[in-house]
Amino acid sequence: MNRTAMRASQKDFENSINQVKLLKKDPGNEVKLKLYALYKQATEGPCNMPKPGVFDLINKAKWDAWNALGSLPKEAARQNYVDLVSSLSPSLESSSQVEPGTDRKSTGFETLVVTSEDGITKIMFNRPKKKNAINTEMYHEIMRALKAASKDDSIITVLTGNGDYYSSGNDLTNFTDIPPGGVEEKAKNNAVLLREFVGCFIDFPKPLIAVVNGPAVGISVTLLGLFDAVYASDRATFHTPFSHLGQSPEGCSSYTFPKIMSPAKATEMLIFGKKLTAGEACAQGLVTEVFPDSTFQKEVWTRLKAFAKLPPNVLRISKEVIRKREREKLHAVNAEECNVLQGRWLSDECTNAVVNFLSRKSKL
Ligand SMILES: CCCCC/C=C/C(=O)SCCNC(=O)CCNC(=O)[C@H](O)C(C)(C)COP(=O)(O)OP(=O)(O)OC[C@H]1O[C@@H](n2cnc3c(N)ncnc32)[C@H](O)[C@@H]1OP(=O)(O)O
Repeated sequence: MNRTAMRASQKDFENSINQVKLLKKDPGNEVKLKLYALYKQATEGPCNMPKPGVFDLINKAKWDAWNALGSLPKEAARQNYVDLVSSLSPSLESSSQVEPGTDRKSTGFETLVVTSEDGITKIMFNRPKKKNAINTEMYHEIMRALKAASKDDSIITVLTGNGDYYSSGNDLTNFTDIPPGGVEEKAKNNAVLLREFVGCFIDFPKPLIAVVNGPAVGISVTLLGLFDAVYASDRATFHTPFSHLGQSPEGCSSYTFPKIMSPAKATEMLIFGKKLTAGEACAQGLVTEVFPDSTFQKEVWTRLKAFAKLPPNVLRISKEVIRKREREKLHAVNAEECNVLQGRWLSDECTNAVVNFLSRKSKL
């Protein structure tokens, strides 16, 4: 075939641009970067932007991808773009299908499944393919779900995870979409978000129970100190690798963990990143009870349904009696932890750890 005949027309190119907008299934960062680079090359020619700073992760990755195309002619870039989009067609076709157990919404939430039955509101993290990592949207949705649960007619509220993980903690890609104000603004926004998020757990008025179905990491562990009961499968592990990430403790754990488990045991977890088994976490008081994974769901939900039959007012009143002595202190601790973290997020230690994870040079 004659090469000119193979070249994509401007119309083909525009159609492909529109098709990309219809993609509902995320094609992944690598493909998105290729699409970005080919689009820029096809419309503007070789990379003409100043190189972004090393901490500006997203713009740096975009710049690298575009710059890597060198002097590729605009027509060739246009053709490559059209070819790449057409290779994504299976994900276009399947984009309208909701697969069970994936990151699709089922109850008005994109990242959670929230149900209310038998006096129990269940908030289930629902990004199993990402090990239920908590992205910015999920932080907001959890707060929305907690606020709704505090006012609905349920007696107790349960947090749990869909899939093999309870949660792998903060989604590390949260650090990559840098706003116009740069990394300082990003760190400030994250600190504001974190403070509000943890505040919702401090102030939650009904009994709050964690059903820890599998491994828990980072903020999904530290928050457990603010729950009223924590039931864990014997498959669960509890890991706070903050130092490995150049980060400091949050979720009020700098206050709750030493109280719950002794200062020395808290140090092993929060500073040295020791991962606990469910049995160890139970022995140290972080977990209320551990169940064999084979009977975990049945045993725990039977127990929770019995709790939900208790007189509702006294549950709230008793929780308030326990929490009110600590509330002011917890808010002060939360504010201080967020302040310290805001600084850590700007450190080389943290930036390098996040870059290493995102470029898959390291894992926990
Ligand atoms: C804004 C408020 C900030 C609050 C401060 C909070 C701090 C924290 O929570 S610190 C803890 C952060 N979490 C981590 O460092 C965990 C990082 N993840 C891992 O080390 C591993 O993914 C793993 C040990 C959790 C699981 O390993 P493995 O079983 O080998 O599975 P994969 O690594 O292949 O994971 C599947 C898929 O999920 C993505 N993913 C998992 N966890 C995270 C995460 N925390 N952030 C972003 N992405 C995560 C992982 O990248 C894989 O994605 P694909 O490659 O696209 O399949």
